[in-house]
Amino acid sequence: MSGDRRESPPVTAGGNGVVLQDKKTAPVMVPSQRLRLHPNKDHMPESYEDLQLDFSPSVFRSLEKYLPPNMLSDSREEKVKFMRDILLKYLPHGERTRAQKHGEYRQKIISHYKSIHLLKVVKERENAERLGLSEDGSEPLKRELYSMHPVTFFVPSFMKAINDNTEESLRSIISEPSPGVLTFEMLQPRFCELLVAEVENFEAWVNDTKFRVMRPNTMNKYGAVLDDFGLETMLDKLMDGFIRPISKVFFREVGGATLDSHHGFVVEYGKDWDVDLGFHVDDSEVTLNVCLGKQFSGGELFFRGTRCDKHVNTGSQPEEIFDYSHVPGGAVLHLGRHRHGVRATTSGHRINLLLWCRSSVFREIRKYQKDFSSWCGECAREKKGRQRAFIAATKSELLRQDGESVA
Ligand SMILES: O=C(O)CCC(=O)C(=O)O
Ligand SMILES: [Fe+2]
Repeated sequence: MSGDRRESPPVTAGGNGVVLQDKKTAPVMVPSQRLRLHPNKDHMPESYEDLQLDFSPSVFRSLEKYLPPNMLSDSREEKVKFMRDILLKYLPHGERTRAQKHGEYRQKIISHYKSIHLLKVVKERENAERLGLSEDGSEPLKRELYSMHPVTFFVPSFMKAINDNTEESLRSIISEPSPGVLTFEMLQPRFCELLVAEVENFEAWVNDTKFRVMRPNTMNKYGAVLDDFGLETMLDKLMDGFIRPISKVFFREVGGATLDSHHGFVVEYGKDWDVDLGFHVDDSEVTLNVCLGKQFSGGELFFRGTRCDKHVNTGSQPEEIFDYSHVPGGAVLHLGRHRHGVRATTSGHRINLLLWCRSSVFREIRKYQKDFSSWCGECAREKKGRQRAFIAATKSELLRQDGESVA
């Protein structure tokens, strides 16, 4: 799905993020009570990752256990058809058409880009052989980008913390230089290089074929949506296996344990790309932002506190003001509602991987629950203010009663 941000003011309908006004003042489904589906508990879901579908493979994986028992042994294609028909029925008409169109758009890119890309791989292999070079070039590894290979992707400290899977192990690699901004070392330099090379390859294909691609957001003129050219499955695994366990510990209040979909893309800044990025909030519960390189100066990420919709444009408290300079391979994890922006990249080329992680459960609950005091800085302050006022009023009432009883 597209990751457009809503512009504010005015708020553009249908977009997915919010651009905040200026730097100083700027700013699921709930189980039905009547119809309860019982999962087929012992059923092992199939993998849907190799299929090009208009819903994420993880949606099919998690729905499969609710299929009528007599369908569990049907072919994967039959199951997909059944689940897809139901999913499409429950999407409003406009969204259904949009989902279908986006599916077709993705399919077109993937089939064309893949064949050209693979041709290039074969050609380079042949060249390598002809020149007597070893096959240990980057191409085979580049294909490795399309499935999850933790040991080649992540630095050992990150791997160990995730494998140990305790709050203590996670805390041992994570710093929190400002409340709610988590930083840690994450990606191997080689993985960063390969992903950058793959994005460059994709951009060259876009340029050669003049294919009209959607950019990650309305705020970016450059950058590529990784989900649109085949990396969705790998990024799903990144979210499931690595970002959700961290979010479960650090961002429980926004459904960190139930992240179930994502928008994955790269952004590029420099003389020939975007220069900076305005102050905004993301359309995500939790955002992962990893610097892939290359060399650059400027481009600091600035944060200005977390806000709910109602308070998105209120001022910042001094303790909420925080600037961060990215280093290649280094990750920042924050709430999507943590207001932020990016300063101008003054020289070089800055490329970052972004994964906006969402929780359909949290989004559904948010419709009914209006108290954001646990995560909105302003709500928390108001609540504190109200508590203080209540305590003061109680005290004065007690004093008054005391006075009356004495009198
Ligand atoms: O480039 C960055 O570091 C941040 C980009 C960002 O905030 C976004 O794309 O939502
Ligand atoms: Fe952002």
